[in-house]
Amino acid sequence: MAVYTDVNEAELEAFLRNYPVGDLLSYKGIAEGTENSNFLLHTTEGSFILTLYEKRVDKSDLPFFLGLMQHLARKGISCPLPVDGRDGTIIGTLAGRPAVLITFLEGMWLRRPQAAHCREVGKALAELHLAGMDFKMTRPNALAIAGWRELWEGARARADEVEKGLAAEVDADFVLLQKNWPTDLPSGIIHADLFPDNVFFLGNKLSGLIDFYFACNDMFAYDLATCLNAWCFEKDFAFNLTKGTALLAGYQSVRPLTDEEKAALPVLAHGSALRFMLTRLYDWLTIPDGGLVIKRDPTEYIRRIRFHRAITSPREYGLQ
Ligand SMILES: Nc1ncnc2c1ncn2[C@@H]1O[C@H](COP(=O)(O)OP(=O)(O)O)[C@@H](O)[C@H]1O
Ligand SMILES: N[C@@H](CCOP(=O)(O)O)C(=O)O
Repeated sequence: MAVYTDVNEAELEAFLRNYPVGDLLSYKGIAEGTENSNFLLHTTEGSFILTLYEKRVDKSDLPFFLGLMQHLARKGISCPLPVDGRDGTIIGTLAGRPAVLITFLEGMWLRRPQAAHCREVGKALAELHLAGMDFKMTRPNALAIAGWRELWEGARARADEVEKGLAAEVDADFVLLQKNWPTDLPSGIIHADLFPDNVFFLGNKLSGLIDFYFACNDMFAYDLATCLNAWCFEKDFAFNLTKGTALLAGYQSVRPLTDEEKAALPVLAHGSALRFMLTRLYDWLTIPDGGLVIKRDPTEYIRRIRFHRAITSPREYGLQ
């Protein structure tokens, strides 16, 4: 459930007076999502999403996230567009939180994506990478190796509660990844969390990308590796080669990978799986049960890490 902050009608109407969105007809909290409180609004001018930013989003990062959405939308990427306030600002305050209105995207996220959808996602990711190239603002990836270490320090002592032997496994991963992590691959703006719940489809056609709140500057191929993890494993943790082939082909139909990027794919996929395992593990161990935050299962990503450790060639992901 992702409505951490309640909003009453009177304060919402007062907030909306600053935006050219007409009169409020109805609003309701959206149960999905993890980080922020989201509401669906219907007004006399259409539908909008109201986001109240909660503790885990640093307010000083908001101009980057919102500026990026504006930039990408201008470049033809289908993503939400922040609505400008009449006073010239985008970010307002509602119920004591920074709050923003963004345009509503039609579509639904896919619970069971198929290879054809993976191809579409690969294409959309590459288009995003190209469109972000002339975005002027930058944001370092807070969840690069140094950030993983911090999470690990907070979770290591209790890691074996989740799976016996996990602490030793992850310690070994850090040594390996630190040694082999690439530093000079093509980089730019990445989405950094392009999971199925952040990609909308209308029928089989991709209709838009949402949730840019992990976006940052990092290696393009790292973003692609994150998608391999999020889109191409089955529920039984088997890697689906057909989906991997489709995702990579979709990406390369827009932005061909360099030889160096291809060679780095296994280490990037391994590192990305570790990153998501660590955020999940940290939440799993530190957030009390029964609270509002959805705790995602870290073991799903332990399985992926083990798969990547055993890879001997990037062709095993479906690279042609
Ligand atoms: N622009 C949008 N158009 C339509 N629905 C949206 C939009 N933005 C968010 N949503 C809805 O809100 C949910 C949570 O949004 P998301 O940005 O993923 O939240 P969080 O950052 O808290 O994870 C999405 O799954 C979707 O249902
Ligand atoms: N995709 C991450 C969690 C982030 O959640 P989101 O709702 O903000 O996309 C994971 O699966 O661990």
